[in-house]
Amino acid sequence: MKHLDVCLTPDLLHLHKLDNSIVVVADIFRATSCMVTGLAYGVKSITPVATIEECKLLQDRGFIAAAERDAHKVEGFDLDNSPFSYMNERLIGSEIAMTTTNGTLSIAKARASAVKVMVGAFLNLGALANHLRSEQYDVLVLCAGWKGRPNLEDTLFAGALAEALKDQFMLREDGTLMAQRLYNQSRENLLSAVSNSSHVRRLQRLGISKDIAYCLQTDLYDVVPVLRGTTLVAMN
Ligand SMILES: O=C(O)[C@H](CS(=O)(=O)O)OP(=O)(O)O
Ligand SMILES: [Mg+2]
Repeated sequence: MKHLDVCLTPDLLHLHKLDNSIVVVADIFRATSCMVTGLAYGVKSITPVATIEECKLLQDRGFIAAAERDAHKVEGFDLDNSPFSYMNERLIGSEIAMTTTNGTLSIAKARASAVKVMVGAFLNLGALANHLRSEQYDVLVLCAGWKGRPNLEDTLFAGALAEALKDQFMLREDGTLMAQRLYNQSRENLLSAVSNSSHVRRLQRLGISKDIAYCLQTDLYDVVPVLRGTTLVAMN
């Protein structure tokens, strides 16, 4: 039987062997929710990069560039890290370069050793689960967390994916079981489950509460983003 493991923060990624694994990166607030939304709305590709300098280089080469640090858009760039910014007709068919505080850094780390890197969010949970059932590989859900710390929203997503795949994958590690139990205790009201989380408090302080409810919606899109080389595209 295939295995599904959960890595609660990228700082623990070195503990996982990835040579037979698809890594699913999850950054619910808000990077992977933006990626799923953008690709669902017709963005051609999203190139995630770890640093602002790399993002700037790609902007100079003609990419539309999204750069966020500490939840704010970085000056000089075109897009922020709100999923609503990616529902824009002018982005249809575009190539986006993106750097965010946690999410794109996690993708860069996963890229180094995974067989394949995919992107997950509540927004594409069902489509992603269906796709993973058809793959021959183990799955590692990499929670982007916040600056090396685990967070509630990404752990809840990991639990939701584990719950969806529990009949096809062996859930063998305590971190996975913790995420699954947390999700099952919270699934009736995810919004209330994250209400006192650090990121929700941070986004509320900044007046961007509508992103919170949006990112917690399940199965809005059936797009499955996969990294091809350095670039995320919708799998078809
Ligand atoms: O923009 C976001 O929501 C976060 C910023 S932070 O967690 O407040 O620093 O970035 P992300 O990379 O999407 O976690
Ligand atoms: Mg985050």
